[in-house]
Order: sequence, then C-alpha cells, then structure tokens
Amino acid sequence: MNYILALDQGTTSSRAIVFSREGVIAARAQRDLALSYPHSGWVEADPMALWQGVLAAARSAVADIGAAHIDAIGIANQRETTVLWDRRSGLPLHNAIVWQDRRTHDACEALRAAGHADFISQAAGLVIDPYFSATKLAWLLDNVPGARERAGRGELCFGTVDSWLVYQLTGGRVNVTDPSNASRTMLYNIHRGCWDQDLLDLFDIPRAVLPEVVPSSGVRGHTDARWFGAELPIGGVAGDQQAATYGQDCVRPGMAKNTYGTGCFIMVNTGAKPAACERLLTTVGWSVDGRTDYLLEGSVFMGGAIVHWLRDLGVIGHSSEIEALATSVADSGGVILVPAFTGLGAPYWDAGARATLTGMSRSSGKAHIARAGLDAIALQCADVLQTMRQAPGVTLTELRVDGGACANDYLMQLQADLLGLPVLRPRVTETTALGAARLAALATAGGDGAGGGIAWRLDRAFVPSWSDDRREAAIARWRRAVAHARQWRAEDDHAR
Ligand SMILES: Nc1ncnc2c1ncn2[C@@H]1O[C@H](COP(=O)(O)OP(=O)(O)O)[C@@H](O)[C@H]1O
Ligand SMILES: O=P(O)(O)OC[C@H](O)CO
Repeated sequence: MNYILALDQGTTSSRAIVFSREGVIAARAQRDLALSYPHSGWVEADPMALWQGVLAAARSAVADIGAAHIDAIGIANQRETTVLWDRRSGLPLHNAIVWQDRRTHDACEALRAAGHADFISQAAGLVIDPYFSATKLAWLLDNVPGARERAGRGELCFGTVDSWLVYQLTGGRVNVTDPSNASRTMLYNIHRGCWDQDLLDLFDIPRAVLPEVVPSSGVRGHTDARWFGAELPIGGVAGDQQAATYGQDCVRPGMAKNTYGTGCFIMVNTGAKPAACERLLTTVGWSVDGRTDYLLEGSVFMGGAIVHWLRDLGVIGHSSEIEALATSVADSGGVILVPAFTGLGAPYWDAGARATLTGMSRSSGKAHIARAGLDAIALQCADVLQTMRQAPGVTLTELRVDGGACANDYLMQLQADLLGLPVLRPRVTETTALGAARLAALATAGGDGAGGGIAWRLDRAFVPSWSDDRREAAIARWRRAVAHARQWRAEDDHAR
C-alpha cells in the first residue's frame, strides 16, 4: 500500500500527516513555530525556522513509513504571509510578514481614500485590508535597503508560504505558486487567472519578483534527495482554507465547510465562475484538471479563541471541559457574549466594535457564561452563512465541519439548529491536510476519481430540530446584542 505525505503549515505550527490511499492517517508529526511581535500590530515569523520546522516534522513522519512508500507530497499553507528571498542563495531578506500583521493599515487607508476599492474588488475579489500580501510585499520592497532595485533585476523571489516551501524542498530549482494562494495576494486577477498588470502597477510591484502560477494539482517538481533520501514528487498545493474545502469534498456549487479553529473560516463553493457578494471575499478554491472552482469566504475572528479566553479567565481548566459546563444549565439564562475583542469580521467588518457581555442577572454563573461563549461561536457563523445564502445562485443544503472545536457536540447541534441545515462531521477532521493529500493523489499514478481516490467519510450528522420561530427569535436577540457591541465603542470613544 502506498501513501501520500501532507504538509499543513499553519500560523503557529507545522504538521506532517501521512495518509493511506483509503484516507486513513498512518503517521503524523508536528513542530511549533514561534512568532515575533517587533512593534504593536506587527507579526513576523523567521522563514528559515518555518522551513526547518516543516522539514523536521516531514522527516519524522516519513521515517515512520519509509520514503519508498510515499507516492507524493501535498502542501496546504497559511495564506497571505509574505516571504522575500534571494533567488540564488535562497536566503530570506527579512522575516516573513504574517497575515495577521497590521503595519500597512495606513497604506490601505490611502488606497481606499484614493478610490481604488471597486477596481481591486472587481479584479482580485478582495476588500482592501493589510491582511493580503500586496501591501506587505510593497512594504518589504520599500524598507529593505536595495530590495526594489534587486527585485526589478530579477534577483529576488516573492512568495507566499507555499512557494517558499516548494523552493526549499526542491533545493531552489522550482519557484511556483497555485491559483488559490495567488488569489490571496491582491495581485492576481481571479477572472483571467493570471497576475494583473494594473494591480502590479498600483502596488508598484516588479513582475520579475513573482512566481509562476501552476495548477493546484499536478507535479511541480521533486524534492531534493538530501531531505528524505529520495526524490519525492510534489503533486498538490493549496492555501489551507481552500485545501480544507477540497478535503471536505465540497466540489459542487452550494457545498460549504466551516473550520472551527482559533477563528472560524467558512467557505462555500460557487462553481466555475466567481460569485460576488458584498461583505464576503471571492477567492479561487483550486484548479484541477483544467477547471477552476471559486469560493465565497467569510471569516470570524473569535471562534475556539473564546474557549481559550474563558480558560484564561478560570471559567474552565481546559477547552474540553466547556461542553459539560455549558450543558449543566438549560440555557444561558439570557446572557449573550459578543466576542468583538479585536472588532468583528464578516459580515460586519467593524474593527471598532468591542466585546460585550450583556443580559446578566444576579443568578448568572460560570455555566451561563460558558454557554454564552459557545453560543457566540455558532451565532457568528450563522451570520456569515446567512449572508452567503443571499449571494446570487447560492443554495446551501448542508454544512461540513472540521477544526478543534468541532469535537463539541453541543456546539455542532446548536449550529444545525441555528441554520436549519444538517451539520456533517467527517471521520477525519484533519481536512486541511486531507485536502492537500487529495490534490497530490490526483496528480500521481493510481490517483483516479474524485480526490485521487481518497474518500470523504461521515462520522456524525447533526440534524436541525428548532422551529423557524425559535430560530428567528434567537437570531434577533443576537443581532440586538451585536448592535450594542458596535455602538459601545463609539460611546466609549466619545466619553474619552
Ligand atoms: N471541546 C471543545 N469545545 C470547544 N472548543 C474547543 C474544544 N476543543 C478545542 N477547542 C478549541 O479549538 C481551538 C483549537 O483548534 P485548532 O483547529 O487546533 O485551531 P488552530 O488550527 O486555529 O490553532 C482552540 O481555540 C480550542 O479552544
Ligand atoms: O494558520 P491557520 O491554519 O489558522 O490559517 C491561517 C489562514 O490561512 C489565514 O488566511
């Protein structure tokens, strides 16, 4: 039996997971990645430490199986994070600027004030925000001495983390990205499927610094023999949220997934044409077999992070304890948490909102607050999915779930009840890695059929049980609380 190695490079850790062709996990290893915060709002990672962590995790997982049994490698990566390196030496010129980094806030405000929002949204499918790579790369070219001139002469490479890893894995021979990652740079035209000269001009980015864009599935090169003792083909690459969507087999229009990690990332497949929806991002899912699939994306900043916050407050000792505490009471007793600790993401996009805990009475206790915390995760996701349902041509029939907090049965049942849709939890919840493995399996011999023959399998379906009236009442109460949280910041500023 042969295997696929999936590399899931995330913001704070790198995982290597070996899947059998049946989609069963055969080996795994993980390495943590340290971030640095040189100034308020800045978030950086050392590209060499990132690569060494991936290599160490990969070697450990491969050693358990034997390199001779690995057919191919798939990569799923944290997106938008920007690396700039010397084409010849392979050495980075600066730390990677991580997707969470806000240093280009003022540059983004200037772009918005100059009236570029519509053009960017139409070409790239994105809203102007420091989140995406373009302003991060421009910052590097402006602030690393000599970088702009060297980039213009073709001496430097820009890449998102996928490109950086492929470059290192192939011993510097291959410099490519895939459309799912390219579509998060704000330099890629999602309609034409290529780098966009007008966007490059707007951000003043020399074309010579960009990687070639190749399909998400397909062999793009082989690993240098010194890493695993064999030259293994790299058969698939996608940004992690797109890979998770592919891992959930959401390959037809209307199929949606939600990853309940630190934040929640919700994606719905809109088919072979990009769909536009105000307050959501339009992004490339993957390009496979000559077809490009598009997704709508909405993200919620505080998902499982609410559970960590409650743990840090001492309400629970460990994340896994929250379900028992929350279900020890019949309901939240009227308590509502709006977790706008860092503002609100989709569909509100309100950076100024601040968290509120409302509706408390003298009898409100830890259990009510824990329950309000879980409710807030499901309610925020319901808001995003409600917005998705309003997009032209989107009809949702179910939601597939993954990520650490999808282990919580109470949360999954509540999500089904709030949506009025079945929530499906698969057997393998490492769907990001699974998606990368499926893309790689497709590209290699024996990888026939959907997902290269690696199937998606159901663990449990949560069936909605609420009446329309109950659902609407719960959402109406939540929206009142959200309005309160959004108003609070304004009043607070006024008082100062
Ligand atoms: N049983 C649970 N109920 C609710 N949240 C949970 C549970 N177990 C883990 N979590 C939350 O899930 C998150 C971890 O999920 P993970 O997918 O590993 O996140 P990430 O990849 O963003 O680090 C944490 O924020 C944690 O609090
Ligand atoms: O590090 P992760 O896995 O939470 O993913 C980060 C996202 O890709 C950012 O867009």
